[in-house]
Amino acid sequence: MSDYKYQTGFGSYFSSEDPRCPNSLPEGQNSPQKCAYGLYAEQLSGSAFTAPRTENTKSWLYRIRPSVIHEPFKRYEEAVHLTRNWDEQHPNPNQMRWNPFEIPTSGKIDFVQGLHTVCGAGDARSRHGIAIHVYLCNSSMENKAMYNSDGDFLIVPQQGILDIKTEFGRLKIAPNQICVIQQGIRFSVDVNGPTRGYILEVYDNHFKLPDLGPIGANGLANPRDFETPTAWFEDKEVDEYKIISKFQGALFIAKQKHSPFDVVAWHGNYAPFRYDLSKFMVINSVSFDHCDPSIFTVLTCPSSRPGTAIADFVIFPPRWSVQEHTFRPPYYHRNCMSEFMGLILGRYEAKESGFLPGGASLHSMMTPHGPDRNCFEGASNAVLKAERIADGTQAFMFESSLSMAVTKWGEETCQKLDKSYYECWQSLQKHFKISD
Ligand SMILES: O=C(O)Cc1cc(O)ccc1O
Ligand SMILES: [Fe+2]
Repeated sequence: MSDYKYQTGFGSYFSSEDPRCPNSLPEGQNSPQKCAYGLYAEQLSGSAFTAPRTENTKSWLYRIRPSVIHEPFKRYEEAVHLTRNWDEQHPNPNQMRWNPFEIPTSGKIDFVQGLHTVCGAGDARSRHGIAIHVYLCNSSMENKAMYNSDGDFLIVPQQGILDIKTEFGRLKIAPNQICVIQQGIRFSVDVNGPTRGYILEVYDNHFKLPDLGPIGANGLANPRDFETPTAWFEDKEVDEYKIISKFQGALFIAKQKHSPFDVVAWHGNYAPFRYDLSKFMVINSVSFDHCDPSIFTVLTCPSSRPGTAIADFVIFPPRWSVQEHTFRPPYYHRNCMSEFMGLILGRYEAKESGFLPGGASLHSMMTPHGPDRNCFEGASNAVLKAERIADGTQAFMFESSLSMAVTKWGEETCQKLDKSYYECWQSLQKHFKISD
């Protein structure tokens, strides 16, 4: 796939000019009396002005028009399954598994219209919480851009390429790549056919790389593999350009007569990025026992409690499995965190069947889960040679310290909840014996 130009690094201080406008970035100051090329300067703040330097994020955008030129926001009614209402359903602690969510085949549905909320917790107004959505669409956003006033989006494509315009430039992601588009950043998604993926939305904080502790200075997702767009603008005037804002969980639309992708140059450390999951350097046990899945953390959105994430993005990448005298698949588990899983490609190691690409599972707080019967019997009796696991596979988990509610769409309307999921554990045998 032909691609765009990127700048590499995680959370770096970037500077970029569209090559059509050399010297468009002011030198030595942010707000010249008159900007080059007659541009307007606009700051986008990603943290409180006074946040400590390690947390302080902002960017300066030099653009054809300031963002403020738009008509008033009105309610936008076209994404009927996007919700912030966590009280639609009675709480349900059961193990949940969804068959692949259906991509619309009739009518034109774009990324915004195709947003469906599966579960979540918390409140965008108090800036604490998360939401997990899936996007199910088949058409590009035409003269339409979106931004999220509530928090950051981590987007995980499962089917179809997303060709995304942002105010910071263009980026493209295919399945097995991800991107993060932070609070406030306008973006527009072009697709090419049936398209599906998952979104983790966080309200509290931005995504960070996890600390590496004794792992050392290298490993897991390396900073140099994160890619941020380079400046690109369009000077486009139209009868109607729609700006969609997600604000306090609801969508709004404001009309304007020009493209918001008119940023000619920018500098700052608040910018979207993408990452290719195949670049993840996998660390795991080379002796015995099963490492906790935190060893596969790509990105984390920390809470103020040390080591306890609002949400971690964890993957289960292809790797060698070599542990001796060990039950190698994921262990049986009850967790004080919530585990939402999705499958991008292939098959997940703890489930022989039933968990399919484009589907999902949710194991809520303290709800028991683990390998199904076939997996348990197979792994308990397997000859423990060095083995490739999960080749051609990519499962992931959004693991959260919040207790999530499932929406009405997730539990009922989507009609994908697998009511027989619990059965995969019912035939687990009792093997207990005191003596032979
Ligand atoms: O399948 C799961 O439930 C996720 C998971 C994977 C793993 O390797 C260990 C624990 C765990 O919860
Ligand atoms: Fe688990």
